[in-house]
Amino acid sequence: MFMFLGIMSHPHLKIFQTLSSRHGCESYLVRNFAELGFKEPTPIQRQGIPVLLSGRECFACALTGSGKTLAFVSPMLMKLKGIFFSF
Ligand SMILES: Nc1ncnc2c1ncn2[C@@H]1O[C@H](COP(=O)(O)OP(=O)(O)OP(=O)(O)O)[C@@H](O)[C@H]1O
Repeated sequence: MFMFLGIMSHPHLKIFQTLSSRHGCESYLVRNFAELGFKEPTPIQRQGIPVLLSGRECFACALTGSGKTLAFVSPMLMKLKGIFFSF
């Protein structure tokens, strides 16, 4: 069970590969998910990651162990990389 508040105008992330094809994510990051055995995003990741990548804030809650950490850390990693390259 999870709850997601906000404007739901972002297409859900159905597969991790979309991070590369649509959001410019380095392919090694997506490869790492596969190597960890992550076959598809969990519901909180499906909804949360596109919103955070768009730059919007979001408030989401879900059961422990539902994948919230990856939901907020993966957009952070993708954005941090952009910051490092701008120096
Ligand atoms: N898409 C995924 N597919 C399979 N496993 C995943 C996926 N995302 C995360 N996991 C794994 O599921 C487990 C639980 O994830 P995680 O600890 O991030 O959940 P959480 O919602 O942040 O939990 P908590 O509320 O305790 O902080 C971890 O072992 C994590 O590696």
